[in-house]
Amino acid sequence: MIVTESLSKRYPRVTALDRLSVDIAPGVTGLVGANGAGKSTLIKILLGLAPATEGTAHVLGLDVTKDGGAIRERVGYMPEHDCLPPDVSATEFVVHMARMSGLPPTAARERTADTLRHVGLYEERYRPIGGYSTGMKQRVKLAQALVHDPQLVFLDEPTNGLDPAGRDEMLGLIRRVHTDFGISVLVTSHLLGELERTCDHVVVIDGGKLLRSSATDEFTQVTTSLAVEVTDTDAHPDGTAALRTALAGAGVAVTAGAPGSESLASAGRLLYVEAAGDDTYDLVRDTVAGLGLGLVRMEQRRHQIAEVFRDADAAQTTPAAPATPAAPATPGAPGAPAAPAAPTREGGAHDVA
Ligand SMILES: Nc1ncnc2c1ncn2[C@@H]1O[C@H](COP(=O)(O)OP(=O)(O)OP(=O)(O)O)[C@@H](O)[C@H]1O
Repeated sequence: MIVTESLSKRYPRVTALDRLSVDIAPGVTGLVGANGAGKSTLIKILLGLAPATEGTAHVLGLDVTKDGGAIRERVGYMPEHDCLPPDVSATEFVVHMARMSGLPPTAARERTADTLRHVGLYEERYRPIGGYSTGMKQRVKLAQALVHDPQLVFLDEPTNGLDPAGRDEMLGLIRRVHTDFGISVLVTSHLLGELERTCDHVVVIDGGKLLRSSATDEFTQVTTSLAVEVTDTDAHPDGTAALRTALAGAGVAVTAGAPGSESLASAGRLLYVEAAGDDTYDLVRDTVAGLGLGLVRMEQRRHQIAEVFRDADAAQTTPAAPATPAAPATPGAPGAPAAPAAPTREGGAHDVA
């Protein structure tokens, strides 16, 4: 669907894209990177709205340098910035955008009603947009990107400004754009966790360079470490600490830390144990039993996308870099928690959802 080869974009003072080569298949693809990583620049080049400095890019087989108009007919675009007119209703605005895309008046009205219903705007669609919440405005922006029934949509930071519930709803909508209508999606975000749940494939860029492009489940492969949670007892009021000491005494590599995907209720209570083989399971079980603790869970842990950043950051860390959070950031340490990564570029701290 999207192929770039050695694509670069240089502004006088900054290189926004640096020899980026990606090949993106149909489905839902996340483009993730910190603020300033080059995500919006890539989208503008792919739409034929900004020229690349060098390299090539094709969208749906069309060349971005020659076929910008044809690409924009087939591709929907939800921009990052607030671009909605405040004094017209969602219906008027989306009908207008449908007409601009070439739909005849009746089809434009019908498609608008369907699309606004699909994104969850009902009676309020007749009210002026200026009075809408951020979540409603994001839905209008999504609707105008879909109204002309594109093959592919580019969604630039669609969850920006939304609270956690609004973010979940928007992510669900994005997933359904593909499952219900067969429209492929390229969605950008600086929130790593949300792409993990929504996308089939994730492309990670930093400083305009490709860090990694993989299927989401390759990012989240099972690791060789076990997440272990135990209860406290009168004899061991801090069961986690007691188990940690006992396992360390038995020569097992143990790491504690704030969990990533695990529930907040478990925060601080998990131990990550490096599993050398089946013997490690037996050793953990026997140690827990020997201490008289209850075993709440023992499960294989999965990688999180955040670790791609953490490992890359650890490799690049310089003495001048701002301090990382308290969690250890040893490259490849299987038990290390998915803590927020250190900023990799000036002002560009990564968020972890
Ligand atoms: N028109 C421009 N002129 C000069 N520099 C620009 C221009 N547009 C973007 N840049 C710079 O290029 C880099 C990449 O910007 P871009 O907007 O593509 O990043 P991004 O990943 O989309 O981040 P954000 O989500 O913050 O917009 C940034 O350093 C930005 O300041």
